[in-house]
Amino acid sequence: MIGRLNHVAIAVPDLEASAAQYRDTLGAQVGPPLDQPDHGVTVVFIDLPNTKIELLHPLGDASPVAAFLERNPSGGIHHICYEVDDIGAAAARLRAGGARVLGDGTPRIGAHGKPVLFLHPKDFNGCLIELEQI
Ligand SMILES: CC[C@H](C(=O)O)C(=O)SCCNC(=O)CCNC(=O)[C@H](O)C(C)(C)COP(=O)(O)OP(=O)(O)OC[C@H]1O[C@@H](n2cnc3c(N)ncnc32)[C@H](O)[C@@H]1OP(=O)(O)O
Ligand SMILES: [Co+2]
Repeated sequence: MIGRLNHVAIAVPDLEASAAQYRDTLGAQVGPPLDQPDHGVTVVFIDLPNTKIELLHPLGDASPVAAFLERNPSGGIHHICYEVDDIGAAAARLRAGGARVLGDGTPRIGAHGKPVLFLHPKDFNGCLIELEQI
């Protein structure tokens, strides 16, 4: 069911500084900051040969990333995103297996313009999982 690793997301307290570190210190291909108000984040994508890094910073008052940064003030790995062919079928299979699909369970459009869902970290060894339909 899950396919390629689409991205690894890192929540950061200072988006500009982290983007500069990946660009200048790590020599990576760093994209522009993109506001994603529907998700309560500003994201910066970093293209790697085999996947992407998504830098995340809270946007607005109800950001799901704000609580994470309160717990982890210097930032940290926030989630990993796997690709799936059919996000509806994947969600149904996961629910049938007892996993919690977050939100109201309806896929939302993510940063790549594709439907995404999130799975509760406590059901997956403390790892927040995002599924993106490709
Ligand atoms: C533009 C979209 C973009 C894309 O790629 O397309 C994105 O990726 S948007 C990313 C931001 N959106 C989300 O993260 C949506 C899903 N997240 C949530 O619904 C919440 O953040 C949730 C439910 C995962 C956590 O909520 P909250 O921070 O309020 O914490 P809780 O008290 O409910 O936490 C319960 C328990 O889980 C631990 N926790 C929380 N967040 C994470 C995490 N990212 N990774 C691992 N563990 C996490 C938290 O510490 C609690 O553990 P406990 O042992 O009970 O203290
Ligand atoms: Co993501």
